[in-house]
Amino acid sequence: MIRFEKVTKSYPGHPQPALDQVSVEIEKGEFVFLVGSSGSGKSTFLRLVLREYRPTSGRVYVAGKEINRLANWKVPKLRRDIGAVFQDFRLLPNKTVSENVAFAMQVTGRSRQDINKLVPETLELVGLEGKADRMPDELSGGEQQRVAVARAFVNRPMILIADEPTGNLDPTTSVGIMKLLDRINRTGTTVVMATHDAGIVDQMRKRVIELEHGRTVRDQAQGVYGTQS
Ligand SMILES: Nc1ncnc2c1ncn2[C@@H]1O[C@H](COP(=O)(O)OP(=O)(O)OP(=O)(O)O)[C@@H](O)[C@H]1O
Repeated sequence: MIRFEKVTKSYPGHPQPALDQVSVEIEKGEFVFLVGSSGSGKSTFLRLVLREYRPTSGRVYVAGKEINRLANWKVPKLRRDIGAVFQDFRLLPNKTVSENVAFAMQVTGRSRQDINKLVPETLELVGLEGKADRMPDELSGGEQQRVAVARAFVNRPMILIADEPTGNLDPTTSVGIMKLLDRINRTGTTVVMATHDAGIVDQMRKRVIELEHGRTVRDQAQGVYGTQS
């Protein structure tokens, strides 16, 4: 589903590449944690999957297509197939919960009928039935992140990218979000999540890919956050 072939990404003005010759393959339906200290290249990895950046060298494939070679007009379709959730939720502050979720469908040109059916269904899936008409600032952090997950999942993407989705949440709320991501993964969606949350990684026992200075230093099935010393 996602394949990196010797991917290097350098940012202008930085001699050290953010990703350095990374080769990784993630199969359809996998759940993968990306771990590594701050600056190790996790967000860069995720942004390359979204084609927010292009690799300096090497190739990134998503669903069999080399996305660097994708025509610009095909990029919106790629992004439709990939849902994304971030640490800071990124909701539209002056739209209600259901409008935030509906918006992700409107921009992809979905019919009013589909929107009317799928938005409430997805809000129920994330446990927000009854909060459809609230504004984001009337919700707790955990609820806001649930809205963001609903928005990322409402188009039923092949891949869900999550960049520190529990970074702003307390441990109990984080567990709730993880249960949700696990449920989404069980529907067949490939999930790739960057995190610093050792407790969650150790509890979930999924594949763990560790980056250090832009290189993969560990790729472990049913892994833990850090190698025991
Ligand atoms: N837009 C950018 N321009 C220049 N340098 C960048 C940019 N984004 C990231 N970098 C650099 O690339 C390296 C990798 O950063 P990246 O954000 O991918 O790491 P990360 O593992 O996600 O870190 P964190 O855990 O702090 O989010 C860092 O040295 C960072 O300073």
